[in-house]
Amino acid sequence: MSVFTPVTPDALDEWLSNYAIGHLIELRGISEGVQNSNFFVTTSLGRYVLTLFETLSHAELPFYLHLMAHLARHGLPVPAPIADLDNEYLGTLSGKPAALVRRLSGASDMSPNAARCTKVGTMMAGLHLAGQRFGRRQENPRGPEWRARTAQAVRPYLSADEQALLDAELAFQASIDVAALPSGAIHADLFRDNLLWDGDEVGGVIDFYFAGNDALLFDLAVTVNDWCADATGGLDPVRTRALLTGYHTERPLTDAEHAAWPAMLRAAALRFWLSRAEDFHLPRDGEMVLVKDPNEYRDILRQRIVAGDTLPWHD
Ligand SMILES: Nc1ncnc2c1ncn2[C@@H]1O[C@H](COP(=O)(O)OP(=O)(O)O)[C@@H](O)[C@H]1O
Ligand SMILES: N[C@@H](CCOP(=O)(O)O)C(=O)O
Repeated sequence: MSVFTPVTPDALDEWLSNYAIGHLIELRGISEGVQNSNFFVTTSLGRYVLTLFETLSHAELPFYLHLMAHLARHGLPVPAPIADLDNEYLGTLSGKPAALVRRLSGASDMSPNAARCTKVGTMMAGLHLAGQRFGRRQENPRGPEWRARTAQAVRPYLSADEQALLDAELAFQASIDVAALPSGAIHADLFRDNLLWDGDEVGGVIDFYFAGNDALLFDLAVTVNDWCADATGGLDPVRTRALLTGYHTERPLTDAEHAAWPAMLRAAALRFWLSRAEDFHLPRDGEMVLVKDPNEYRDILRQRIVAGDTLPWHD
């Protein structure tokens, strides 16, 4: 159960007195999620999600909360943060930075079909178009500096084969001119479990807490690696084309992006291999309960290297 910091109904009800959303009816911990403590909150006015941030500080959070508010204002299915009576999105509860967002309808689909992949591509293009007009900026917190630091930290725990793969991939990624690609605010973690389906419509995209500025194609690669992988980690060509075509129809991909596609898929695989390896080998006390399998992304990286330029692209 991923509730790391408890909240009592009395403390929450008191906290809600500085909001305009009524009084507390129900408080329920959410078991999914690996980063924060999340709760479903029902008040006399509506349904919300309360997040207590376990690692991000007060200073770091405004970027994410304002990005969500910006995207919601642009009509995207993103949980709008709720401002308190002092007009602040961020407060403190149980000693942790805390925020309320709207609860969105729907459930994740871990076996999406091609039609759903097209919708995800369409929606991601909308996130990128609106995100490029977002006034604040921060570097991708899981960008090149983090990658180098984390690679160094996990390297001693890897086998000789894995170390060779890691070293070669870091050198390859350092040779890629990412700055030449269109960039903007990206979600950076749009896995299947971070999108809720309401019928066949996108009910919402959640979990913006890895967002930052980076190549838009990197975001697309993170998403394709998760949404379009087959059982062996290879890319299913039908779902991959569907997702990319949904995206390309709304934000046409450039020749430079086409050329960088295999490298971005590799960069995205490396990013999740490293974060999972760090969570697995270097767990922080009491922080991570659900640790995902690092080898899945090591093998996806290997697959993308072997596939090279034969990787599917949009129609
Ligand atoms: N705005 C929301 N609307 C509906 N459900 C949500 C919302 N935010 C989070 N959830 C639910 O909470 C779960 C955990 O949220 P997530 O953001 O993935 O947590 P974490 O940041 O800890 O990884 C999700 O799988 C989803 O079921
Ligand atoms: N999507 C990441 C883990 C991040 O977890 P989330 O629950 O915050 O999305 C992975 O699969 O490694």
